Amino acid sequence: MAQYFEIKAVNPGYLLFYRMGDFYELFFEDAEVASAALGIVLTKRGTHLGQPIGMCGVPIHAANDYLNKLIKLGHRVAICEQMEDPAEAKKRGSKSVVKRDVVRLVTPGTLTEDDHLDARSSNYLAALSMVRHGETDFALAWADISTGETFVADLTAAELADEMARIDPAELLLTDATRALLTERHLYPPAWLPIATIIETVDSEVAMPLLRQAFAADLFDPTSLSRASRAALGALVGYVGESQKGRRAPLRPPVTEATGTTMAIDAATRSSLEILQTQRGQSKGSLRHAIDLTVTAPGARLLASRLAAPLRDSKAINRRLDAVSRLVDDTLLRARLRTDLKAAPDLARALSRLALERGGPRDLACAGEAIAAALDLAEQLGRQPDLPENLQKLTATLAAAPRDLATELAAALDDDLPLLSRDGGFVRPAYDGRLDEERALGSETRAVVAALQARLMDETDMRSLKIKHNGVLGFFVEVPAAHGAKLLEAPFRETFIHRQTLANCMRFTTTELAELEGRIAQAHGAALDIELSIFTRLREAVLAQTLGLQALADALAELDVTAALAEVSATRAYCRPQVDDSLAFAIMGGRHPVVELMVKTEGQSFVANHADLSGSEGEGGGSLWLVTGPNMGGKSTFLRQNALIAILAQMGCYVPAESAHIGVVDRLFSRVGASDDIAHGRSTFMVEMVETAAILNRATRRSLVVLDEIGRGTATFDGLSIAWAAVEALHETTGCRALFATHFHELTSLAKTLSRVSNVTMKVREWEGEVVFLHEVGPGAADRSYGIQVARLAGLPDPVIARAKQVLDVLEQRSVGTASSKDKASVLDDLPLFAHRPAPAEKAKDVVHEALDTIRPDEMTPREAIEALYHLKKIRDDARRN
Ligand SMILES: Nc1ncnc2c1ncn2[C@@H]1O[C@H](COP(=O)(O)OP(=O)(O)OP(=O)(O)O)[C@@H](O)[C@H]1O
Repeated sequence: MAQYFEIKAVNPGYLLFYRMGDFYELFFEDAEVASAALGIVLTKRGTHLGQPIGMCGVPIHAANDYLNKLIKLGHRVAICEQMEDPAEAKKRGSKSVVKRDVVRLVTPGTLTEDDHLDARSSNYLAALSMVRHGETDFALAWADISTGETFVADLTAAELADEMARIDPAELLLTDATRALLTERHLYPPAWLPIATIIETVDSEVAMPLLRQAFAADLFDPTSLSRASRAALGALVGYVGESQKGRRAPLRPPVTEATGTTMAIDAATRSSLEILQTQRGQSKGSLRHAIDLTVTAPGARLLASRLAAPLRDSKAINRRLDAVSRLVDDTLLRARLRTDLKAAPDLARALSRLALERGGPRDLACAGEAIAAALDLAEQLGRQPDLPENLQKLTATLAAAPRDLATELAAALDDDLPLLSRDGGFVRPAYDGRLDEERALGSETRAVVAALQARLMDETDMRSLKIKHNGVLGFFVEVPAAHGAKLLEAPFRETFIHRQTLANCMRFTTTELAELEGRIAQAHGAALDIELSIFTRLREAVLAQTLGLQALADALAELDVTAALAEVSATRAYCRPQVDDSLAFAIMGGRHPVVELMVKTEGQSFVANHADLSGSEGEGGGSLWLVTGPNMGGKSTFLRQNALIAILAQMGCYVPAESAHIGVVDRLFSRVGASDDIAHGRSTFMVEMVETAAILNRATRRSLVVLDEIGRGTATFDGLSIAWAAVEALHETTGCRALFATHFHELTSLAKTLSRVSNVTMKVREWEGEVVFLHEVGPGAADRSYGIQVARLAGLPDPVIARAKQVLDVLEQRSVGTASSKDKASVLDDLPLFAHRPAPAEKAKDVVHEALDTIRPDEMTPREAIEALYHLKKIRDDARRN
């Protein structure tokens, strides 16, 4: 156990997968944790300090699945391999221990295998640094080591949370000091807890040699970065190097992200707009799910990162729109490109695996296929006249794909490829003369075995004699038990050497068979050696072109995204938005990209609505629309659709509208409903106020603000006053473009005093006492709330509805002109009592219990668990509210 303790001591915080023969074994506490997490048997083996040692194991062939499960549950694993053949160790003495060492640390941010990764999502590892010199500067570095993409950005404390929400890393490295400071300043959100890995140092001086080693000097100069950025990047590179134990991850020269190039969208806005996932954490129902028509996994990853970071530079946005527009107009070209793109595999991830010595023959083939696809696509595009700038650049990158390498790979690799190079069988016949010779020898010996079997049959006069092979005995002669005795006697016993007696048969070997065995093994070994050397040569040839191939992978992903956005735009009647640097926001006939699809599947049509929040510097900024209307009338949908249209336009996509003119939005804020923040002990109202404060403090004239029912979480007059003051501040101080939905009808009088405030309402019609939602936005303010009608639709028991109507009638009739609560109280005192007891209400569905039934605590990661808790609380709150 001494070796185990030594290795365990240098890898604290990791479950140690300790290789013993065909198993990875876990001991002590690790065994208890893993057996509980994986549902495998916990056994005992020997004792330590008088106590039995707990042990559990996973077989090598299934280790990946178990590893995957552990990582998903938030554990970190150190893989410890045998570094020599046990036979070698025996040579040093019968008691000597096989050499072992940790070859890799597996953590959520350092995954490279396909089985562990979602093909259509990036998997970022991020490192945060903090430098103090009077001010506190922060920097964030992040990389996806499965593709090599690397980024770094200098940030202020206030920008940190937004940037983290955009990147959404699987793991965040930071020091304890940084964590403590951020916690103290309330800048450490609960979402970071499950992904944080505390590291000892993040230091710009320590970083320098690491950075020089990781990136080629001609491609990247670390001194060009700030101290904070160097420190963050150094910590990242150091952690990646440590986790890969000497193998060099193919990190690309870091892209320095200047803040201010992308639309700032904070975590609450991302969540409320359901950009990449719904508030319940699902992909279905999100904006990304609705518009992702990419045909490759790298395309899907790029689409997600573009959606997460719409641009601010109108020129860059229009260049993207030009490219999309070209493919919208040319249906045939778009269809052809999309068909060819389907043949392009995930090159970036294959390259990363090859560089980390985890790649196999299929990864090599992947490089060849990607090159071939790129050349086909370049040819298609090359024939087109008047390509816009972005498509021209893509075509040039695709056309530069190394054709020779693809030809070589296609010639060398067989059609049907094994996953691993280990056992050979992947080089195409006729590629290498020597390999063909060794293989022929192998198959010839099979013929020799057949001939030998025939001869031995004749010599022994036994028709049932067979030559067989198994892993234990190698080649052997097998005869039925009844004939075995004959071979044990003269003259046969000279030739046949007894090896085994089973119930039905006896097994023998002969000198000739042993020699033959040697020859076959030799031929197989020689063939395997040749195949492995071919693999190494091809791998080096591919890796020598890493930079060019990574650029090729980028170009393929970008073409996929461009064609996919064109497909969405063309098939769903989206229009090209006019994007410029004005303060316009005029959406004619706008639709919600996700709700529209949902409504359509239900066989209904979506009602398009206009929104015009345009303004100008001269007028004091953009306009603010106050949206009133009943619950279920479509307010939230209208609000969100305009925010989503801004995102789509600025990521370079057409938008669901008849026409759209958008002056670039620098920050987008959306608060549609708020939830409690249990981790910080803040109530719904407190969260709402903190978020409103963030908007009022951070929104600029260029921002787009979408607010739904601010102030609803408190007493009516308090809520109304806060909402009133917020509208005034947005109009007078910020001057941003804003949509403000409210149930406080009193607010609508602001339109009389504030020049850029307009009232709109969601239209409804009453028909035979029922309310019909038209989902149409029209000028004016709602005259009433239709709350009781909506309550009836929601299934409130009839007696309660009837009683509510009575109360409302009395209140409406008698309270005209009465403002004080004392008067209202006397009105209520006069209400007639129920003439009869209300019918017992149907037992209400207990939604919280139902949701609890669907939860499987043992299958959840800590992160999923905290999300589930939030979800439960939300259901409970919703249920109380309704
Ligand atoms: N423009 C539209 N066309 C067709 N259906 C719509 C439209 N807008 C909304 N709907 C439908 O109405 C439902 C309710 O809309 P929404 O949630 O926006 O209402 P709301 O006024 O915000 O209600 P609440 O105040 O209760 O949140 C949507 O789920 C959708 O099915």
